[in-house]
Amino acid sequence: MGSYSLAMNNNFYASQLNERQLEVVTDTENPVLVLAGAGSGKTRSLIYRTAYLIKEKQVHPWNILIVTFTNKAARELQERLEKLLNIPVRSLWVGTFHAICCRILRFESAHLPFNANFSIYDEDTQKSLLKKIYKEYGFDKQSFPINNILTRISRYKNKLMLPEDIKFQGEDKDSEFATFLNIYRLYQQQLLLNQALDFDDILLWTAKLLLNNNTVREKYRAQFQYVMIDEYQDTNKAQFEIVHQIAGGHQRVCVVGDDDQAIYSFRGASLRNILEFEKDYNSVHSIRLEQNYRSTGNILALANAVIANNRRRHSKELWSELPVGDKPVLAVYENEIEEANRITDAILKLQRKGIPLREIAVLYRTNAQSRVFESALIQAEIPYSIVGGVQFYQRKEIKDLLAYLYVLSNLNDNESLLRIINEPARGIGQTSINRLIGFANKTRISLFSAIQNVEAIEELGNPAKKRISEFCLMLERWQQSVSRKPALEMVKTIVEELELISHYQNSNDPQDIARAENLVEFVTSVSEFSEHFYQENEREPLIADYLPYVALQTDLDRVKENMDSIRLMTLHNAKGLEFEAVFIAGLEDELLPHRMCMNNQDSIEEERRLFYVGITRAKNYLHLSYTKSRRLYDTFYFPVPSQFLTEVDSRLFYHSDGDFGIAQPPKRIKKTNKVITESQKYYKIGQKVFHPEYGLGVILSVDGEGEDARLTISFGNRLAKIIGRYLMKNEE
Ligand SMILES: Nc1ncnc2c1ncn2[C@@H]1O[C@H](COP(=O)(O)OP(=O)(O)OP(=O)(O)O)[C@@H](O)[C@H]1O
Ligand SMILES: [Mg+2]
Repeated sequence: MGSYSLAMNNNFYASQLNERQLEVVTDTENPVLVLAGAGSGKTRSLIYRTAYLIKEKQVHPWNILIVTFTNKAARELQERLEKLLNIPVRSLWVGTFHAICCRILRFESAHLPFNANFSIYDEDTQKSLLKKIYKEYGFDKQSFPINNILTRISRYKNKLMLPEDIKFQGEDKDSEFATFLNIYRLYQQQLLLNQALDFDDILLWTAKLLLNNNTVREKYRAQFQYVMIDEYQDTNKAQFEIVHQIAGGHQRVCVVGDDDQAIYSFRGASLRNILEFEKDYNSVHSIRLEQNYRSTGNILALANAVIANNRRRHSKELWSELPVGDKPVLAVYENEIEEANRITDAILKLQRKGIPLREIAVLYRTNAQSRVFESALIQAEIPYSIVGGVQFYQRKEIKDLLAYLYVLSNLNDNESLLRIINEPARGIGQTSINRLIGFANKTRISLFSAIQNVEAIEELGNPAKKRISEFCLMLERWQQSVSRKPALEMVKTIVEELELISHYQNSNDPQDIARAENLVEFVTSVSEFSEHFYQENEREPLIADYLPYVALQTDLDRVKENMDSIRLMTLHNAKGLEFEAVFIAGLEDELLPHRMCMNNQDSIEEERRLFYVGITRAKNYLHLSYTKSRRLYDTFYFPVPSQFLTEVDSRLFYHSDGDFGIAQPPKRIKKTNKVITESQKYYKIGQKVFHPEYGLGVILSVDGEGEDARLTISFGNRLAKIIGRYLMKNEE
């Protein structure tokens, strides 16, 4: 590593930062808390602080840990830092909590009940694991809905509680809670059998390791001399503990965040961490930033007015030296189609003014709202990228291929093995598979060992044995090279030998053609990863290097920065980003605030923060809209403008009925049938409902009463069975 002795002129920092920001950058030896509003330069200060540590304080990048909220933010931070320093900074530890923890767990696997090549299970795999447990032990899906169980398990894990940590006194063995605990225990056993972790485990095991193992803790305390966390307001207990175990000793920690932008409480994040930081660390240097460098005055005025309605907050007012600029436009449209078309027109106008498409974002509350925008943009031939929509890595063909990689790197991964045993079809039927599972369970070996010993399974006929051992030979052959062959070559070998792409390409089904294209795109992405990895590590990555990376990728990370396309995303996904122009659509009660969040003051405040996050993404142009009617299933309903619009002074907006004229300020329309009353908790056929994931839907059948009712709901063109209580909760 070269020397960083070439100090920058101190004036350099002063020319790039205001005085308060300069304090954040230069007070490197004390705990620093930056609790400050949107666009006030928190992230920027972290970048300069890192540069300052490396250049002026000669801290080795290896001794610095920076945690960001997304993988993309981590990459950007690294790039901006390298530009500032004019040298590559490879050994810096920068990433999301999950990425950093994965790295630690792989290094420290000797202290853990799983090996370094553990698999990472996503929600789908978690569910199929639970389903199997239910089947084997006879748990009732109706009384213990899988989604509900997963949420409860996740809550416990975020609080660092494994089944054995949960105190369980004096309760009936058959009680609901006892059964839950039993499921949790079996689930956790199964994960370990598969040598697999779910997402919460990644944090939980790291936190527990640091808490319980002095040697490991001291090692990371010694390495991470300087610790910095962005978006600290959205951390949970496990994340708090990880930071505290590492930084609690030397106390050289700087956290930045904004209590007004806390939007992940449904995932277990707690404002407690940022609000109590001064108690958790000694003589904290607390710095407030109030100058906003992002948005023009009129946009900021609206942001301030909106968030002022929250009662539970640290009051802060943002101000800006930027010109007042245009007032935020508030438009009302006939329906969602008109909304999408008129917004598309406005986008074309902005484009003609010279604003690049990637500087324009359309934000909405639920993923389901993207569809109409997509059609409108396609018609207008405007390229767009959906950020965090349908997950690329969740597609069937990609997950199948990934399952091959998981099996090759972790032979204990039964779930992945089951996924590929007859995929692509090789004539191994369900009966044979069940016999294999039975044999593995009986003899207490992994499924892979069962396959290796297929000759010993009497229940299997000869043709089945033959097919299974062919499959086994193929895996063994690949497995021999997996620890030597570069990831890219390995992936290409599998794709080519299985003829995956040509298999899909030769079909007439457009969906298969798309699958072939996705596989090509997948190989491309492995090749990109390999190039990047090579630059950083000066060697080719193996599958074991690639898997932890890909498991933590989201579609947030796949958008190509330079691609000139409109960005479509939910408000949640917009956190930390900024754009020249921002459209927020569907500002209606029951969409924002979301129906699930309207019956409780705390969740209304969280929804208001979400709106605040959206507004404060805009630099120069902000366009808000709501509609008079919205189609749901086959009927129209008539939404009410969002309470967040009506509770602020209507003079803050430029009222438009689209592009022309000035419309009436929104009036509160008398609510009919919209308040959630006790009687409405009882569901009726034809009733319109919202689900955080699927969006708007209509009830087609009701089985049971109240919260426990089992509902069949049509969400546009797909049907789902959902228990009533999931419509009342906010789980995105
Ligand atoms: N002192 C400054 N001089 C010039 N530009 C600045 C300054 N401080 C911040 N900026 C710019 O203002 C914008 C917002 O900064 P940044 O993204 O760091 O804010 P933030 O507080 O992290 O916002 P958020 O709360 O939305 O994450 C960026 O474009 C940044 O480069
Ligand atoms: Mg930021």
